[in-house]
Amino acid sequence: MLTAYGEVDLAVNALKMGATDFILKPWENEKLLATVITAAKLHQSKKEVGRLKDTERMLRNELRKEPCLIVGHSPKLMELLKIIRKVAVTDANVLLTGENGTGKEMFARELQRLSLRNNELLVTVDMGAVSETLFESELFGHVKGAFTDARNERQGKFEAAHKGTLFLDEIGNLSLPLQAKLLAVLQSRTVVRVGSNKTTPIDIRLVCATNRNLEQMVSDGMFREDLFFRINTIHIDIPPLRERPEDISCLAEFFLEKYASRYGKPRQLLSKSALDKLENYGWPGNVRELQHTMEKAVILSEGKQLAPDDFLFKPAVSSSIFFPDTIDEMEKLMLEKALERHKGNLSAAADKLGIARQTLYNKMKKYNL
Ligand SMILES: Nc1ncnc2c1ncn2[C@@H]1O[C@H](COP(=O)(O)OP(=O)(O)OP(=O)(O)O)[C@@H](O)[C@H]1O
Repeated sequence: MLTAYGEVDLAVNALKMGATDFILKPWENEKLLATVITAAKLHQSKKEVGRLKDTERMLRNELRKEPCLIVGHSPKLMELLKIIRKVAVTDANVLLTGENGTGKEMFARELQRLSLRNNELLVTVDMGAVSETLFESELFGHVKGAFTDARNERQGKFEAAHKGTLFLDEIGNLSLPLQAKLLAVLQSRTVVRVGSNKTTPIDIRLVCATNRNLEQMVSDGMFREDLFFRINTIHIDIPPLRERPEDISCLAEFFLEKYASRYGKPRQLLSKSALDKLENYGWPGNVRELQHTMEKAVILSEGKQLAPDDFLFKPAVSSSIFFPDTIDEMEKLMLEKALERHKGNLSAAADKLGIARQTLYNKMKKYNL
């Protein structure tokens, strides 16, 4: 603050508003120069402190997450891990697809762990949770005063991931205007903080994930084709748990062990009939649902051995929200459920329904299943 009025109120106000010094006219050149240099240095170090604070916050978040251990031995999982190992050491952009709870985030972490960037951060952004208005400031950062709440300069996730990996989760939830903004940054490999005109180069490895069918979204005009090609150098599709039932028993044992030790309970055994029940269930929520099921069983059950009754599955969402009005609707629902349970095996489904295989087949035609 440079002024001819040396009033205390004015000085206090100026300092409150962020002035580093208060200089009265007439000034001495040498002193003025020293003050300006000090102010510039102070500004630089404040910026650096801000950047370090952001990085520290992200590191803390990372540390809070448990290290991931990929459990399973199914041929499909083994194949997946082989591809992950090959791809991880390259800088290729990776798109991970799969239903909810299949392990997309876990595989993104594995890609980072096995990459040449593993000394740097993996920065995760849940695209579904970022609002339209905050998108740019979250991803690209902002300068002080760029908008009402921007009290301090802040780096965005792109800059935080510099030299490391940026994981964009739920990429299919991004609106078309935001897709354009993201594409521009990926093409130029530079970001501009909101309110600034300075471009900052960024060096990131990009991993994206979605449970949606992006190809279909491209055909429907809901996802930009150019963005799809850019994020999709390598596409890894993680199969749902019901398509790799060989993983269920080891995952179940793994979670039993984990939660027994977390809740200080004796390690229980899994009876053969209980395991059968787990292996024959469709797991619409995939590994996450299995994990929660085992956690609940560890907390609630008392015996040394877990029995089928220790596992109560939630009814499928479709049957809880859709209540059939007619006998036909009810029949169709039962057929769908039986086919889902038996993974499309007609003989097994017909057997369970108590009808002949041919009858089931005729009914499937009738209901267009
Ligand atoms: N093979 C596995 N071994 C051990 N834990 C697993 C495995 N697969 C998934 N998990 C665990 O299941 C939970 C869900 O996995 P994750 O969050 O990676 O799934 P996701 O596909 O990203 O889910 P969403 O699409 O809902 O975000 C996590 O706690 C994860 O650690």
